[in-house]
Amino acid sequence: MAVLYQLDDVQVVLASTRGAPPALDGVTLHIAAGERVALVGSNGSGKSTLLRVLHGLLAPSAGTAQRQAGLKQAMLFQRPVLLRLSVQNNLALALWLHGMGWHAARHAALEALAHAGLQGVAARSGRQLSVGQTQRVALARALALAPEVLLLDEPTASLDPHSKRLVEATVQAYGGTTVFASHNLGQVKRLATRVLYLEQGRVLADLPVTEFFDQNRLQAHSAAAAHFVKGEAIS
Ligand SMILES: Nc1ncnc2c1ncn2[C@@H]1O[C@H](COP(=O)(O)OP(=O)(O)OP(=O)(O)O)[C@@H](O)[C@H]1O
Repeated sequence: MAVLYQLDDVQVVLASTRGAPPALDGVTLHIAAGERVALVGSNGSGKSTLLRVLHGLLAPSAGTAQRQAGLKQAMLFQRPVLLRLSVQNNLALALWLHGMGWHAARHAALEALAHAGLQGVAARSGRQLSVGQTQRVALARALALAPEVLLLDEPTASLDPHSKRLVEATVQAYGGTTVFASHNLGQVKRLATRVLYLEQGRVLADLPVTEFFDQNRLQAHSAAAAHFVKGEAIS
């Protein structure tokens, strides 16, 4: 399998937290095409920071982060922002910014919305949607770019069970390489092939999903990760 990302001893010290522990500390890993990697860990453990390094939004303070040349990535942020345009034009703008002509972009935007079952909100303002709709539109916008890798930062946080299922189904249908942060271990079980457990910027466990959810195996790799899983409800 082609290696898409290679991180070696990555450290990230965020400018505004000098003196505080690094947001990432000695992270070494690679991610291959086709993997669906879940990032789990408590608030502030470094999940978002790792996603930003993968995406190229943050450069390591030390160590190296390499990405396959020309890799097409799309990221869904924790609280995605839509512009005060129609939903269709929000998607069209993203496509246009990636080089598509405006007319074709408007057409492709509508197709992407229809594909996600969102044609009903195409004409609505991007600022007048519910939280669940905003999240689904933002995901449709990311997927409209036909990325080779989808990076998701807690894609279903604060969504109701119905919206959560719709988002999960869309991610499953996408089927490409995916890296997602999640506090929902049930979701991790449903979507991931591999799980990384982070604590204070360090990766303490990096296991295939079946091993991660086998308490004995996990315990053997990392007592901290096993303790974390025990304390979280799986639903
Ligand atoms: N913009 C920022 N400026 C300064 N420090 C930050 C910033 N964003 C995050 N941090 C710090 O970096 C560390 C890692 O945060 P990060 O957001 O990556 O964690 P996380 O695992 O994604 O947390 P959560 O589950 O709450 O989203 C934390 O100590 C956090 O306080």
